[in-house]
Amino acid sequence: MAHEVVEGFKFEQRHGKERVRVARVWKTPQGRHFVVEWRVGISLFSDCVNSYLRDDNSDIVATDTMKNTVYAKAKECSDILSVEDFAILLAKHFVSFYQKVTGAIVNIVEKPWERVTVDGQPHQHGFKLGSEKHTAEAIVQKSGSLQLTSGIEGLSVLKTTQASFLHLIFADKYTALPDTRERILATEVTALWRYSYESLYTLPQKPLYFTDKYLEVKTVLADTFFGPPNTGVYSPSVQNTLYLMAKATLNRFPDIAYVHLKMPNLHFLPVNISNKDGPIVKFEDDVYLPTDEPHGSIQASLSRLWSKL
Ligand SMILES: O=c1[nH]c(=O)c2[nH]c(=O)[nH]c2[nH]1
Repeated sequence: MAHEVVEGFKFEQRHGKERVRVARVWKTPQGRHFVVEWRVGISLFSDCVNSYLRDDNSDIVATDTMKNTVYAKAKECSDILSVEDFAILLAKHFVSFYQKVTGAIVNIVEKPWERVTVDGQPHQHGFKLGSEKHTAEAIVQKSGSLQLTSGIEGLSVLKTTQASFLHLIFADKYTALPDTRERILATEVTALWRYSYESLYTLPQKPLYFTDKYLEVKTVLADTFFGPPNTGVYSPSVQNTLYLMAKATLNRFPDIAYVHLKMPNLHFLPVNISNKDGPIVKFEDDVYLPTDEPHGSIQASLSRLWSKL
């Protein structure tokens, strides 16, 4: 964030509106409906230092106006568009419409409404809430430069075998964990990936390009986590699985320059219960105590060495 000198101090500021909720419906003449629900956050960089220093708000874009703009622009979108394209469209509006606005950050979380199937047929206008969420963030400067990041929040995945955690060579007097040859591997993936498009003028023009990409990235992440349907894939650690998922994403998508994965290790503890007469429950890779507190915390990012990032 750029700073300026104000009354002998270094000063940085931005202002915006958070959690603006909007839903948009599109209806085809054939009666097929499409719906999105977005939670929008906006942050503007602008020359409005006067409002901080004195009784002068003449340079301010009111945050109420930003909120209204979300609805006005949603109304103007006559065709369904990706959450990325809406974030870009909004950010672009703020930097071009307001002379004093030098940069805009727009982030959006999309609620996963999915079309339902009734009697084996996709419903024309019925939707149910899915689980993981699609996120997007567009950072746009007045010059037209762009930083576009997409993500997944809350992708919960679990496998019941082909996971171990061995060879803890750092075993010290505080280490109690034995080598685990068989375990449940469960996590809730948060993924972020940055596209290599760095200007508003070099973006792919194909409608729903970024929606398709989101679905493909999700598939690559999940397929790498699970492996082939019958045999699966061996995981020696969350770390290794995370790395393979990140690498598969960069290898598969040339226009993704950076990927960050956060994968908490949601432990499933073996259950062994005994009383004075002996075992009540003896763990045989079958009965577990699922926990999420405490959980392992593993995150990493991967980017191309030769990218401009
Ligand atoms: O996949 C794992 N990574 C770790 O770093 C770790 N630490 C631990 O106790 N169990 C596990 N499992």
